[in-house]
Amino acid sequence: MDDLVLTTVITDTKASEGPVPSLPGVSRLGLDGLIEQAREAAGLGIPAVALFPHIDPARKDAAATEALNPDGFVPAAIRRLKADVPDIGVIVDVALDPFTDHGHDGLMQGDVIDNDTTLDMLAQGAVILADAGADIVAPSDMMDGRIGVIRDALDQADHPDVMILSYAAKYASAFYGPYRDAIGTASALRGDKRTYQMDPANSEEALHEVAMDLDEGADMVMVKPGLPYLDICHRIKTEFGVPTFAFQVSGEYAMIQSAGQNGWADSERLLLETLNGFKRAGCDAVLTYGAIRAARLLKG
Ligand SMILES: NCC(=O)CCC(=O)O
Ligand SMILES: [Mg+2]
Repeated sequence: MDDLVLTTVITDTKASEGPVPSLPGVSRLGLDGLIEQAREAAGLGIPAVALFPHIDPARKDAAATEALNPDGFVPAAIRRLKADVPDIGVIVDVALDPFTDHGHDGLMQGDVIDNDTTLDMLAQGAVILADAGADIVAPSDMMDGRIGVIRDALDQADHPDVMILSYAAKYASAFYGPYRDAIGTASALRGDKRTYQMDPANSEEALHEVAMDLDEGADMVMVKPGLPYLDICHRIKTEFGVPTFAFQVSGEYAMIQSAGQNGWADSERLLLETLNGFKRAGCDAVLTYGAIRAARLLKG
C-alpha cells in the first residue's frame, strides 16, 4: 500500500473525460474525478498521486507556452488536491511534451531539440509547480543537465523541501502506446523520441544516467518502463542505494487488463504478481494505473 503511487490521467476538457479505449479501466479525469480518486487512494493508505495531463490541443504550441502558465490546468489541479485531500502527496512531471504541438519533450530547432532553452523552461516550470504545492517534481525527459538547473531554481525560489524524482532511466519503448493515446500526443508526435530516450538493449547507460542525476541533486530515481527493466531497477538499487521508483507504464497495464477482459488470464493476480516483481527487484515505490485496485486487493 505505502509503496504504490496512484497514477492518473487528468484532462482540462470536459468532452475528453471518460474511459481511455486503449487503457481499459482507466479514465481521463476532470478535477472532481481526480479528487474522488485521490480521496479513495488516501483512505486506502496510498501515499501519493502522480498527475499526467491531457491538454486541449488549442492550448498547445511549438513553444509549450502553457507549461509556464501559473494559472494553468496542472497548477490548478495541484492546488485543488492540496486543499481537498491534504493527506496525499503530489508528484508531478516537469515536462514540455503535454504542451508542445509537435509532441516532443523539448523546444525544437529544426529537427533537433534545443537543450539550453528547454532547460530554462523546465526550471521555471518546476518552480510554478512547487509554488502550486507539488511535493515532488519529476523531470521526465532525458535532457542533459536538467536536474541541476531545477534544483538550483527550486532552492532559489524557497522550495528546498520539494524533492526531485528523476526519470533517470527512460527507455524508448513501445509500451507507452496507450499513454500517448490517453494524453492525446499519439497523433501529434512527429518523428520519434529515440534520439533522447535510451535504447532498450543498453544497460550501462542507465547506470551512468542515474549517477549523473544523483550528482546533480536528484533525491529519487525512476526506471521506465518497469517490468521489462527489472534488472535495471535491481542494479540501481544495489549500486546506489537510493530510493528507486519503477513505472508500470500504460502498455504494461493495458496488457494485464486486456488479458483479464478477454478471459485469458486473471488480471487481479497478474497485477499483484507484477507488483511483487517490482518489490523483489528492490523498488521502493511503483507508479501504476492499478494502484487503487491493487490496494483494495491487498486490503482483502
Ligand atoms: N511521463 C509519463 C509517461 O510517459 C507515462 C508512460 C506510460 O504510462 O506509458
Ligand atoms: Mg540524463
